[in-house]
Amino acid sequence: MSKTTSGDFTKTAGWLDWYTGPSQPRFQLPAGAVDAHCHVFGPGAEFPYAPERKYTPCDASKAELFALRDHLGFARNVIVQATCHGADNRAMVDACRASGNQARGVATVRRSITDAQLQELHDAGVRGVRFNFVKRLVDFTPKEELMEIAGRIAKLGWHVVIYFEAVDLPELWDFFTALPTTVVVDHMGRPDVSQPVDGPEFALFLQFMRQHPNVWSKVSCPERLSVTGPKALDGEPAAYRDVVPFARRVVEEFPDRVLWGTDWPHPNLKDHMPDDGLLVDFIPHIAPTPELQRKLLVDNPMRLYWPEEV
Ligand SMILES: O=C(O)/C=C(\CC(=O)C(=O)O)C(=O)O
Repeated sequence: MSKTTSGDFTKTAGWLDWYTGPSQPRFQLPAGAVDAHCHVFGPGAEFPYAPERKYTPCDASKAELFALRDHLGFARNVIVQATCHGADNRAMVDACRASGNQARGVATVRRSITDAQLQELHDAGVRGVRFNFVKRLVDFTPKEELMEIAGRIAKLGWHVVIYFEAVDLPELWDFFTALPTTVVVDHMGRPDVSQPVDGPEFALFLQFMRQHPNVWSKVSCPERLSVTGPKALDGEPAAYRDVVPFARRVVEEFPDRVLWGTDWPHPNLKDHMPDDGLLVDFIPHIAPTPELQRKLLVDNPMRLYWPEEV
């Protein structure tokens, strides 16, 4: 049955709802594993979607996120503000507060935010801001405004999460490398995985990480990057094989600067909705040893989001 969008909202035409009844992963996550990239959507009746949004999703509540966390075997979540909520962080903050210290947040803020409001976000569990450069998702924000925000949040010990497409890295390079914080790249900067892993586009991304030790990467979203699959559906134990060489390269070269997340509820997928249990089974293909798995899923996210517990 199709999922609903509550309140005065209608889902974007063709919207794919998140997968109901995900399988039990075959891969057993290490104790204390963190799903370091996921979202909540609304519910729209309680937390309205932003007027400037580029899509209207089905609702995906904090209770549904926490149920998925428990089902898959994660201990914690990092909830990233989705663009459908603009700079209204209430749904994400509400989820962080309700998690009992088991969730941290990454917010979207404008330069008009006050220091008191930033402190309030911090108290709720926010530890970063997201700068989104994917043109289909957001309108342009001047870089000088973003740099001002980065300077302010640096004082709180937060980091900047950046989301961009691989073809835009050359143009954004100077801005990214001038950021004064830890910088976390979403989904490996969205490589075109039909190009060779040793080709010039991905080489530039690896160079970006190599030259800048403050840059981390999420090795997430194979379901978004894959061209030839196979899809994480129908019990497939080795999904998205075309993404594996890219993610594995990053994990093996930068084991202390990688994060992984489900990206539930998978906004804007057009082709299929993955079974999140099978998505977890992708992890040992990109992090083949227990040590790499522990760094990716526990040590690294804990250092970034719960340093006081490390
Ligand atoms: O969930 C993601 O990371 C990717 C997204 C959505 C997004 O970033 C957002 O709405 O904020 C995408 O590629 O459409």
